[in-house]
Amino acid sequence: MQLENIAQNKVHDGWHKRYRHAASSTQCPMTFAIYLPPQASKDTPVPVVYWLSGLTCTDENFMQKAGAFKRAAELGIAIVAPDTSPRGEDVADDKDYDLGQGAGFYVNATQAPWNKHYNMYDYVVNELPELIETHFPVTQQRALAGHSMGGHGALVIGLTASERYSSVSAFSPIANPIACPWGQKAFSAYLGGAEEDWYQYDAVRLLSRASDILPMRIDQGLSDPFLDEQLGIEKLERALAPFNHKATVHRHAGYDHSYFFISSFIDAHLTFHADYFNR
Ligand SMILES: N[C@@H](CCC(=O)N[C@@H](CSC=O)C(=O)NCC(=O)O)C(=O)O
Repeated sequence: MQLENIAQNKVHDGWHKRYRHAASSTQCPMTFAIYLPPQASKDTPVPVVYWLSGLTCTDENFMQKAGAFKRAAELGIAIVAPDTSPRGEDVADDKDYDLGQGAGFYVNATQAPWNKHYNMYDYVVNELPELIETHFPVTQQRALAGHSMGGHGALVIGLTASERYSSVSAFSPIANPIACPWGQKAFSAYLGGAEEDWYQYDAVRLLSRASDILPMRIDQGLSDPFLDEQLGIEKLERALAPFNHKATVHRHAGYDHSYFFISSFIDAHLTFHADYFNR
């Protein structure tokens, strides 16, 4: 598969690089960014944290705003940030920021017109890691992290494809999308009107049927304007209760939903994932 390098920047002795490639799961060109720490070489491949971004984001928001490179370089961890949806003139879209391009919700859509390109679950779980592991000096050790819609993606993928990852973390995740406006709007469009078809993409629902989970870390700002209506953090904490030896929820007074919050705690998330890579 052809990878087109579209940007590169040296940072903290490693490299941030952006690539475009033709993706079979989404049937369109996709863009992703990768940070390769200074340790990464053919002789010393490094593990990878996959970062899943939130609504309206591309591969660039996290890389430019999270301030993750210094700690990733110290720990010898690569970070891969995919786009949040398929994109292009031929790709279905919506006028609202919370549906269509920039709002893929990490599902495989079943409903027209979305089902032609919106297969972000397959892209993130299968196609992208295969590409990364073929073209870059990385191991098959993988972790998931994400924010808001991407926190939802990280939790759901960590619960449904757990054998592929060693740990999961999320900032301000949409934890119970079947019960909030963002999730209900997206799932009705992408998956249709039958609520049973949504359950496979709802972290709280998946946890209610789980017998074991990956190690998880969740961080939530208490001045987040989306906390009450969209995120469902209390329901998530209740659903995690049977697994409280494996999952921690950290609440932070004064922090909002933005990358200011993410940049304040990203080091702790990377350190958390490094701990499980090293076991
Ligand atoms: N109305 C806002 C909503 C967009 C927003 O807040 N996006 C967040 C993720 S929200 C859940 O997935 C985000 O990460 N934005 C990008 C950023 O760089 O901050 C709007 O349209 O701005």
